[in-house]
Amino acid sequence: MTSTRIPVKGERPYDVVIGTGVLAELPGLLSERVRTVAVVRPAGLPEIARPVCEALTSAGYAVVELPVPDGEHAKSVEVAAELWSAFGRYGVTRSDAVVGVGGGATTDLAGFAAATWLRGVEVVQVPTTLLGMVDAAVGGKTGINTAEGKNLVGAFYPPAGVLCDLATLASVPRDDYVAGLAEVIKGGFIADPTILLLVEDDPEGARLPEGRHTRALIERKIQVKADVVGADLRESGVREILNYGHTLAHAIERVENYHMRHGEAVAVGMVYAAELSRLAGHASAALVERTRAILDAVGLPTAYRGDAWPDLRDHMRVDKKNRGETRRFVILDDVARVTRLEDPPEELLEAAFREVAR
Ligand SMILES: NC(=O)c1ccc[n+]([C@@H]2O[C@H](COP(=O)([O-])OP(=O)(O)OC[C@H]3O[C@@H](n4cnc5c(N)ncnc54)[C@H](O)[C@@H]3O)[C@@H](O)[C@H]2O)c1
Ligand SMILES: O=C(O)C(=O)C[C@@H](O)[C@H](O)[C@H](O)COP(=O)(O)O
Ligand SMILES: [Zn+2]
Repeated sequence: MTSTRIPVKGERPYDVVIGTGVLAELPGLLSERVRTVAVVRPAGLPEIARPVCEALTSAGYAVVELPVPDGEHAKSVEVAAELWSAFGRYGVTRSDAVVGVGGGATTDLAGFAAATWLRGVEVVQVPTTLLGMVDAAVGGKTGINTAEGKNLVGAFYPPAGVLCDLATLASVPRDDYVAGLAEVIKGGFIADPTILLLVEDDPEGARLPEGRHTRALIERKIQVKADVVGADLRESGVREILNYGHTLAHAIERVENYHMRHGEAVAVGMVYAAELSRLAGHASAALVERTRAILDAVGLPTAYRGDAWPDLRDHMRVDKKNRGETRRFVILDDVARVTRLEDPPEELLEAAFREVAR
């Protein structure tokens, strides 16, 4: 199958290229002036970066490979500082570029380091997980965690391009792949009901990179993200819909010390958001049941430890959607009808949690 290009509009437009064996298209995503490319990749996965480095070297770039800790361990100020030092040592200038290769954690870090080095050098993202392709690498949200919570330091910094080589998905561990499905399913609930129909039609296939509907699911979710971030890069309005399920999800990740996958936390967070939507009088019980059923069908979690509520409640207070004393939640009226809930009473927040507690 040939490659697909999904344009992302905005003040700095770019393309997301999707296909199998499309690495030859990488140099075309870099600006002509680029000479040195710093490739940021997980330390334990040299094999996923090798073809990327080879493609760049044969196209004439000077390539430096910068291994960083695996997964969420990469998203710290210490690791960002190591990258800044390496960029300095290897002479990464404003006419050079960073390429992030790996899952969403790696591309979030690479994007943040690129956004802050010399106040911004070009970055191209090469996501190698499902979640990275359909969500993290697209849209320009970059960031790291702090002791207080998830992604609390970062920048809105669009990449110059995103290259999704579907061949890389073959080696992604099954649980990491399935975690990425949570963000695909989120796209269905907030904007594209066909995504839900495709997953419901073949939930077993949805769990596989070679599934019948996999390519369609990936392209449709990327289209959802492209449409939203193209209209509102800095999350001053519509972009908030992409945060559906994330208020509780980020609190769970923090409570778990980031030992739970982001996508798994988002799955629980979406059940919570659906229950909140229902209890606030916005969504039907059928929508909540559909949420549970589709997540169950692909093997994602739909419940969380009941005794964690006091900690979760405290962590939700630092959510980025809050404005001063006003707490804000993204909820649904129905599929593809998203709204906001402002300052719900504490009892409502707890009652919704009781519905997901085990
Ligand atoms: N910036 C955004 O808009 C945005 C959106 C969604 C999620 N995120 C962030 O993305 C992160 C989650 O991303 P993720 O689910 O990709 O997790 P991850 O980056 O931790 O990757 C999951 C695991 O897969 C490994 N891996 C990556 N590619 C592989 C491959 N091709 N073969 C084998 N193993 C591979 C990784 O090293 C890691 O161990 C979270 O930090 C989340 O906050 C950001
Ligand atoms: O792109 C967005 O906007 C999102 O909210 C997408 C989320 O899936 C993603 O996890 C994002 O990193 C969360 O952003 P945050 O601002 O809540 O940290
Ligand atoms: Zn997310």
